[in-house]
Amino acid sequence: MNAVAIEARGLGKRYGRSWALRDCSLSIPGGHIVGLVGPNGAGKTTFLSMAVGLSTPTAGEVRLLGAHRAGSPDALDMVAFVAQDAALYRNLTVSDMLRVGRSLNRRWDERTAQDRLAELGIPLDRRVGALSGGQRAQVALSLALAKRPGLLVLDEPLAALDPLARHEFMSSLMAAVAEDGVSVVFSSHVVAELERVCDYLVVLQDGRVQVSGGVEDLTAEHHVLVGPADQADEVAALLPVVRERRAHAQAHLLVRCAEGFPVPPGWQHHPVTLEEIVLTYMREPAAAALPGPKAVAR
Ligand SMILES: Nc1ncnc2c1ncn2[C@@H]1O[C@H](COP(=O)(O)OP(=O)(O)OP(=O)(O)O)[C@@H](O)[C@H]1O
Repeated sequence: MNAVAIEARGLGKRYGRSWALRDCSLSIPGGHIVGLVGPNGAGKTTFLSMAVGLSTPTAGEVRLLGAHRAGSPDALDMVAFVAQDAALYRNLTVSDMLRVGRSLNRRWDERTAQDRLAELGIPLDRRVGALSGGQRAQVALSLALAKRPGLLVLDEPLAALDPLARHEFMSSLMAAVAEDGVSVVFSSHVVAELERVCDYLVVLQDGRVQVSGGVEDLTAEHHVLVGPADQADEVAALLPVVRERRAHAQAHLLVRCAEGFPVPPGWQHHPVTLEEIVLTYMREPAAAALPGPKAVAR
């Protein structure tokens, strides 16, 4: 599945006078596990709701898996959505939920869903309301995968889960992706989890796309430079600085530039983790992806 998973052009959503998402243009390649991050209110749910056809754009458009307009019958057939609170009917049993899924979907892989649930030890005759949060999330994931989607969208699937359930949920998501080759986009505040799971990252900030790119590229392009604070301005004039911190006589600069750039004499160079990149951009709303305007924190 290598078609573009989600393509947004000038996408915007306005509620009353304020824009929840604005001028959002991005192209997310297929075959990836994409992490969508950003502070509270950044527009993640708004973006995902439009992508899965649950709400309509005020401006622009969003297409899925090559060409299908979000919300069109073809797009709805190809996309599966796991909402923030794993919206399931709590009074129905797991097996009732499977029956609902079967009757609502043209493509439905009951066998795989049942096998998955059996492997996880989730009884089919148990009421959804009597399951733990982690089990409910697994049921929601099994139902979503039974659709055999080309694109699986999850809005904060980890929010209510303890660290162990989180780990198990993400492991089973990765296993399913490896088996089916489905493209996945999921929003999360659990930044530490992203590095293990995602190979593509989108950061939204204040209703706009701040960063979008492959994790390998992003980690190769960002670097920390540590050196004398009195030379920091000189270095910052030469290299695109995303964030600058000064402590006593030392400066820490997070810069974005291609690998192999000349490290200034007297400065140390360190690689950065994805978590550091995400947190840095989230702390610097004004920092654009390329090349970043400088922001100083002392
Ligand atoms: N139905 C609505 N009516 C009015 N404003 C809304 C509505 N839905 C979202 N908003 C506003 O749009 C902005 C983006 O909200 P959204 O829920 O998309 O953010 P988010 O990134 O998913 O946040 P969180 O991380 O808290 O879930 C926020 O300012 C929010 O208050």
